[in-house]
Amino acid sequence: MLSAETLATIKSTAPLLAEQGRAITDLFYSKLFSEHPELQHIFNMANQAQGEQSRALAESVFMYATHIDALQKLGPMVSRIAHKHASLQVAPEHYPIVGKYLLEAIRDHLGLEDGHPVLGAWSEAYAQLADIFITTEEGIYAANADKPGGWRGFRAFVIDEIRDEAQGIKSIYLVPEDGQAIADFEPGQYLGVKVQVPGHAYDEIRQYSLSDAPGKRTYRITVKAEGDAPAGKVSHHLHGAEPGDRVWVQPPTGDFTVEREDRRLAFIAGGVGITPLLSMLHARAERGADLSDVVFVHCCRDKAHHAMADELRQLARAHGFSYRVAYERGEGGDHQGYLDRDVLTRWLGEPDADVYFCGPRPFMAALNTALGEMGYREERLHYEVFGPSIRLQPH
Ligand SMILES: NC(=O)C1=CN([C@@H]2O[C@H](COP(=O)(O)OP(=O)(O)OC[C@H]3O[C@@H](n4cnc5c(N)ncnc54)[C@H](O)[C@@H]3O)[C@@H](O)[C@H]2O)C=CC1
Repeated sequence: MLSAETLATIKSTAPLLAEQGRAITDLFYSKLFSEHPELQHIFNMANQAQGEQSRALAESVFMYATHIDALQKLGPMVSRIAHKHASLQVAPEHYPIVGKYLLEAIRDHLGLEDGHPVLGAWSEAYAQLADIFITTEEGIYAANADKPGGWRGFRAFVIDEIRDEAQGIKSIYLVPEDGQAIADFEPGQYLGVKVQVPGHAYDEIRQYSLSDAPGKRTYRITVKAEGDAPAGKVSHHLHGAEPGDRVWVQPPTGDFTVEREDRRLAFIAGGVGITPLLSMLHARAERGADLSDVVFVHCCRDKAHHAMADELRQLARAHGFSYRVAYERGEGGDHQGYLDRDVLTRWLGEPDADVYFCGPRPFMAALNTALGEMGYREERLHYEVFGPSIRLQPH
């Protein structure tokens, strides 16, 4: 338990963190990586280069300071980050290292003397936060190890099959090298996939959502070759891989899953953000759930980028749900251009569905705003931001 004095000190620094958190976390990362370059494999260096990791960390630290006297409010944030950490095999021994450089960054950025009460309070508060994460992450590791077919740490898998899904998008089917069973997962979860990219000193890990239902012999991930290196280092590597090639895989993690089975569901995907939503849909279809009131929307650049079209058409025919496609440009689709309130109202009907959406950030931000204006309450909107966890602006 933190003392009343420590709580007050931490809360009093929250406004400062909101204002200067980015500068502090930038300093933190530069200190951390110069002393511990081996930790780079835990961080996606492309996100690092774009400053997203710093922004996400600053936001998390600010949230922690704000809610330090009501920790239950941090539950969703802790869960989201702990699942991401588990996909990267973050371990208890990483926390003291991170804590050391975070405190040094606070000290140096704010120009505080060693022994300043603000540093003492943050040292205690960080230890408390680290305990919360270590306990939550151990819970995820243990649950994954205990499942039938489960495991702990990175397990060797080989690529069983690769299928082209659209321009620049491939599905990759993975089987464990040991030939044993694989763990089930919650649709919407992702795998941490580690590869050794030739010419790079450290292994790279990325998260890829599982795109099929659980209960299969293989895990299917669907990967878009993202931009150029470094952003797309791993995805390009996977696109160049061949059946038989080995990758290392963490058990499925992630908390973007369907929360309520008793509500009408709408899924809205942007580009390759279709993957977790397709898994949710497949799982329901295979379970024999009634999908007749489900709406599945896929927004794509154009016909050439329209992934898994046949798979979805077949599913829609077999299960009678509504499958709508919006092309940003070019011929075809049920709508041309971005989604707007008119087309969303036409396709989704009354704002009483639980909406699950996933795609590029500007797409999710625009959708979050539009759905809010249409009367959807915040608890009806479920989304996953890939990369460092960042909250969309609440409406
Ligand atoms: N589980 C997850 O959270 C996953 C997340 N993703 C994310 O999804 C992203 C998808 O990327 P791409 O396939 O490259 O998408 P993209 O760049 O091809 O865009 C897909 C569609 O989103 C819509 N869109 C884009 N910008 C918009 C805006 N400003 N307003 C409204 N609509 C807009 C357009 O219809 C566009 O065709 C990835 O970058 C990744 O971050 C991908 C896979 C899984």
